[in-house]
Amino acid sequence: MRVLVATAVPVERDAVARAFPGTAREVRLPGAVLHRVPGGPDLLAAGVGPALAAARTAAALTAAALEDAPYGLVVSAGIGGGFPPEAPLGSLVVADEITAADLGAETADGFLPVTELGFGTVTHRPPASLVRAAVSATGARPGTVLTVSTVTGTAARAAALRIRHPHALAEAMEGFGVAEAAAAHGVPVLELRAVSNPVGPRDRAAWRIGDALTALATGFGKLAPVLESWNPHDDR
Ligand SMILES: O=C(O)c1cccc(C(=O)CC[C@H]2O[C@@H](n3cnc4c(=O)[nH]cnc43)[C@H](O)[C@@H]2O)c1
Repeated sequence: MRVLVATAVPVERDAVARAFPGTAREVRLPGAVLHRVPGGPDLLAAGVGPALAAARTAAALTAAALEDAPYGLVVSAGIGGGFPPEAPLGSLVVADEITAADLGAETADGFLPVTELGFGTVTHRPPASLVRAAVSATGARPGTVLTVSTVTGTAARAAALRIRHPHALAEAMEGFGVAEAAAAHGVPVLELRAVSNPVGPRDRAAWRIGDALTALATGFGKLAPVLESWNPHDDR
């Protein structure tokens, strides 16, 4: 099964690449540049934010489909904010739900998700068997990973998100976009986040990006055999 791993930025892509032996080869496509790992996944630095991540992931999925070599799985991977205390710095979170937390409308009575306005979806669910296997291989905690277009920077916003999403363990900016692209192609999705900062009051001194990238590389090394052996029929 072909696997596409979408990170936001090149340093995350290169952290994932460290999990695999061999040197990745660059493949230029219309709208996306892949790093193809010999015997491993295709890696894509898809950009920051859900829109660019969706656009570039869709470009890679479409190119593969047109070559009659479609991907069987898309993984959104990278660093993210963790909700304390459940998701401490340097820990890993695997999404059992990928939820767009700010896609909707603000009203005098609070936030309304876009689904309550009669449109689309706000949640994608990765295959349960894959989430279980990923958790057991990597030691990641399973929970909701929120996708936001604005990084949370106050305790009040963090608390509001946890009230609306009690199972949220992490937030990042790409998972829902990657998942929408995958869903448009009928391809399952997984999201793995390594925690670089707490979700809450903005404090740049508290970021541990290097530690999170190391955790991402180590976690992906443990995830790789799971991706190789996972059978999509396990969820049917
Ligand atoms: O300027 C800030 O206060 C700030 C705080 C955290 C992250 C950023 C970024 O610009 C990173 C965005 C990038 O990294 C992922 N990420 C990492 N931590 C978070 C977070 O707490 N909330 C949302 N996204 C986060 C994200 O997926 C982007 O790719 C700036």
